[in-house]
Amino acid sequence: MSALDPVRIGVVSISDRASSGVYEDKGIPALQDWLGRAVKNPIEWHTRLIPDEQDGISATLRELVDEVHCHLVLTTGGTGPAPRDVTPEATLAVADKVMPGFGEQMRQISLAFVPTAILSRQVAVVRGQALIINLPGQPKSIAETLQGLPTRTPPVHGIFAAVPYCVDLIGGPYIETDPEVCAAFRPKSAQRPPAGA
Ligand SMILES: Nc1ncnc2c1ncn2[C@@H]1O[C@H](COP(=O)(O)OP(=O)(O)OP(=O)(O)O)[C@@H](O)[C@H]1O
Ligand SMILES: Nc1nc2c(c(=O)[nH]1)N[C@H]1C(S)=C(S)[C@@H](COP(=O)(O)O)O[C@H]1N2
Repeated sequence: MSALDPVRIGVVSISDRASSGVYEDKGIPALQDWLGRAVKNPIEWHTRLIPDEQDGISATLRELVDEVHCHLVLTTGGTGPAPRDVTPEATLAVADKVMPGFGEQMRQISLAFVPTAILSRQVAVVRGQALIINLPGQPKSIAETLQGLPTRTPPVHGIFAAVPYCVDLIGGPYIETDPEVCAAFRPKSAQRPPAGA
């Protein structure tokens, strides 16, 4: 049995076309693939595939945090400037605290991949004891923004490195990561010996 705390993760794919069956959703599998490789804790998944409707997105986020008690919720899609892109508004509507550094850093990272990085209005917020993070809709953008390009000179740090300590600070489980995928950063005073050591 793992000595690591279980972590409840909500993954929400927001796409009119994927949710209505026009194309197959690749957002949820891409999120589960990357997080499953990065996070060493046992994960309890809660997945949702929904259209770009602001009230429905906010309701899904509230449900995942307030009723399911997710520690972390990642969304993909609906962050751009198009009329139906409303994920940031829906996320800000459920915020207790806005965490601007995540959006700023993700746009910066994404510039290493696409010149259109600045078109994403993605945000991150804290609601209760959960961290909610928006990612763009392109499935490849999930690994790009979470992982960055750590082996490049100079390295481009992905945002997930800061997620475990943020979850500590809001009262969630102690998340350990696989450093081969993403090395979590915590101040020395907040570090625990690795589970099983
Ligand atoms: N959930 C998804 N599954 C698979 N591919 C996706 C998904 N979301 C976006 N994409 C791909 O990324 C491209 C850019 O995303 P775009 O911003 O147009 O979609 P969206 O606003 O997230 O979804 P939609 O327009 O269906 O509501 C899409 O044309 C599609 O190829
Ligand atoms: N890392 C990364 N960021 C990215 C992209 C990408 O392919 N990779 N696509 C950009 C594009 S083209 C758009 S329009 C915006 C918003 O995408 P969304 O509306 O699908 O969320 O994200 C941007 N950020």
